Amino acid sequence: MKVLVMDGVSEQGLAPLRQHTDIEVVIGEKMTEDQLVEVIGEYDAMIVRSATKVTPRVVEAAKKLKVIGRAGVGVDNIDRNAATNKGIVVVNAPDGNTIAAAEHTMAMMLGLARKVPAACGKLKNGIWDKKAFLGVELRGKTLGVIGLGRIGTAVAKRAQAMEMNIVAYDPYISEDHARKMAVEIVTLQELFKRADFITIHMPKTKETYHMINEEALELMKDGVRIINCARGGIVDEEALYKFMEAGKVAGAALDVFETEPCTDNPLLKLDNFIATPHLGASTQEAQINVAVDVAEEIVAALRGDLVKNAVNMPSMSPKLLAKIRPFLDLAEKLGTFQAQMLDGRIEKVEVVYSGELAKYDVNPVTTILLKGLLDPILQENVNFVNATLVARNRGISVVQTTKENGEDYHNLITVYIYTDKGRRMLSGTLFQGNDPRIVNIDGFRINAATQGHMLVVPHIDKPGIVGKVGTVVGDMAINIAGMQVGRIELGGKAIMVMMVDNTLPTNALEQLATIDGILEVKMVSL
Ligand SMILES: NC(=O)C1=CN([C@@H]2O[C@H](COP(=O)(O)OP(=O)(O)OC[C@H]3O[C@@H](n4cnc5c(N)ncnc54)[C@H](O)[C@@H]3O)[C@@H](O)[C@H]2O)C=CC1
Ligand SMILES: O=C(O)C(=O)COP(=O)(O)O
Repeated sequence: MKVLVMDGVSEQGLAPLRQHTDIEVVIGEKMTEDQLVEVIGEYDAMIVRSATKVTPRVVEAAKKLKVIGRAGVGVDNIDRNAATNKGIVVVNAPDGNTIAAAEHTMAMMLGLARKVPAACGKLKNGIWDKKAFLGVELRGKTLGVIGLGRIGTAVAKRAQAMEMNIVAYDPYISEDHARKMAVEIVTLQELFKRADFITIHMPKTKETYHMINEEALELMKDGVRIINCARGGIVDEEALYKFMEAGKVAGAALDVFETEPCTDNPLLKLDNFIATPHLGASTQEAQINVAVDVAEEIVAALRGDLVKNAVNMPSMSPKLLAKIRPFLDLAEKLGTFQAQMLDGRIEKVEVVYSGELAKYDVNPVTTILLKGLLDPILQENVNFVNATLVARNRGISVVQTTKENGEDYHNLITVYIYTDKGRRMLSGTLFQGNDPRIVNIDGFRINAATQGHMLVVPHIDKPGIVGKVGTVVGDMAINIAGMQVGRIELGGKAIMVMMVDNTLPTNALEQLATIDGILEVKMVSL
């Protein structure tokens, strides 16, 4: 397998990849989109930082690519939709550069407060100018943190050590987190009005694009100082320039720009403006951390194992994974079983989790069930990454419910598939936590292992049917390994599940369907 490593990812951090003799690591030079399109077809995985743009054209040209790794946090340079559509996992390394980015933010803040870069520049030009560089102290000032995630939190903690008061705006974090941090959560408008320093730590999204625009700058305190070490485009650079020129903004420090590399921006001419070339994550420590993290994820993805930090499929902490792992295999089998039982176009999939399992986040279990269901039916490759999207794109509604009351089982997964021709139901459980079993088909209780070939025959409960089916199977020289019959009432509908050593040919299935009393004949292979 070949892994393309771009953007100067730390060599030291690639050790987890280099340990594997079946993985060839190719260090790529800077490439244009066309060049990347030309070579990407031969790679199974690629690793990037922020410079390489993984565009829809690049994804389209990727023939074998299974995983794209981002040695860092922001994945805005990777077209996630294109990757998801193609079933390519996108993983990042969200923890390794938090401190680096937070410390860079502190450097920017202190640099702005004491005008360090301008003073240094002047002195290097031979001018000892003490008067021009009167600064301000951080102590007692209010810092407005926009985005109180990993980096925002680390910045808040460091700023508290400088005796600053912290207010924060982040609509997605819990009050509890803010309370524990002794951070006051405020509205965005209030933050703009109260903060002496404003620092941004959120992703660039449709919602955050140009969040710092003329209207926002208007609301801010005179003499405000602004820092952006998150993403270019969150600050409207033209508006910032205008408000800095007018003297309303006393200073600004940007590590990230709307267009990068950025070398001819008018902001760069302003003395009270500090710029760094996207250096937030550029420490020796952070670069090793993120490279190791992403390399481990790439190995897991190439081996077909579950990854921890996928940004385009349900995420799973190691703790959750340990709890639900045994159910993933069962759920996939239930989906595959149903795929072979269905008639008609799928309209709705309903999955009911009951018992112990209902206490956990079961989204990944539903996703894998959808994979099992849709992959055999559809032409396209359906995997854990794109299964939910494929269902949505096909207008299949997916409903997931949990019931802590476990019926007769400690754990039970029941899947109902609604098609334009009717409804099918299937339940499975894990006996003793590790023995996967199918325990109900369309309301009939049975007990079947989730492997091998099964002839599933709904029929009317009357003498002779089992014998006739056995004869047809025997005539085909196919061995019967076992059999179960489930019925609800004597003489009513029943179901026969016959375990066979080989699949029956179509003509044998057709012959079985003509037997009086047989309602349907389905061959299921797991
Ligand atoms: N300059 C650099 O080299 C680096 C930049 N970054 C960037 O820093 C940013 C933050 O990274 P982390 O703290 O690790 O991410 P994170 O995911 O831990 O935190 C982001 C926070 O932003 C919040 N958020 C999302 N939308 C928001 C909105 N509309 N308004 C307010 N808050 C919102 C989220 O709730 C979350 O708490 C990312 O954009 C990342 O790409 C990260 C590392 C280095
Ligand atoms: O991790 C992030 O989001 C970063 O912005 C770091 O970017 P880089 O890997 O230094 O190009």
